[in-house]
Amino acid sequence: MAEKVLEVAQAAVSARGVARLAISGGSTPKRSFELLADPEQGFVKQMPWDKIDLFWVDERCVPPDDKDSNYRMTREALLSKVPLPQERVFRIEGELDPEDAAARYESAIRNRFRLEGAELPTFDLVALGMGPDGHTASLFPHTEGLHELGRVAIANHVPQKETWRVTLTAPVINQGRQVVFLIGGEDKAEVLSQVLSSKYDPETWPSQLVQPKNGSLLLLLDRAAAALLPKTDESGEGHLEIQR
Ligand SMILES: O=C1O[C@H](COP(=O)(O)O)[C@@H](O)[C@H](O)[C@H]1O
Repeated sequence: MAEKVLEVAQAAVSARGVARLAISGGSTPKRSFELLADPEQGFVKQMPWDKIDLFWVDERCVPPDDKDSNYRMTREALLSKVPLPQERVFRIEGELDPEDAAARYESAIRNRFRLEGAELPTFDLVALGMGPDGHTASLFPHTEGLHELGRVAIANHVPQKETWRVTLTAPVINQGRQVVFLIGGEDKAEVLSQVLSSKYDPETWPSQLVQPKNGSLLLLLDRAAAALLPKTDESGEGHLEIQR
């Protein structure tokens, strides 16, 4: 994943002078962030930090210092260690009322991308995870947010978790140039197999909503997560790239 972030960032900066990345939280991407921040891996020197705008795909409705905050995980694993200018970090304010946080986040994105009217942003990279229930971003099964078509960011009530989340919407995810699922661990094997093989039913499997309009979709899987899939290579782990 760290390699993909570097590749996308460099290509976007060459093409447009800026790389706009939207990242996920949870536990899976933490290792990739640590690799990006590790001077011995070489990414710190190669990443065009001063030309990266960093956004989040979603956030839990907690303050930025809370142990569940996606921002906090990223700050600890990555942002505290790399020279990404603070003014280029666009966190979701999970400490606010969820509707206010979503409106402020949408407005920040609209301003930064200089969007007009109903235009949606095109992120260079949308890095997603997949929960064991098939959710991605904070688009959970049988929640209203699955149906949003017009807005960039929404507050999504998640009754099964008795909580609210703030999330980018499916149309924004699908507008991405490179959309990547990073999925690891044996607890993801069953859901991954269901998402890929079940008939289209995003109410049950929200991850099925992810179908980039013009961009590429890449699945980065470890061996445990890929265990129930037809083998994609001899090692049983690796890439499954769908070019569109
Ligand atoms: O709650 C969330 O879960 C998903 C999946 O997280 P993982 O730790 O199971 O990979 C994550 O993509 C999302 O950003 C996060 O808010």
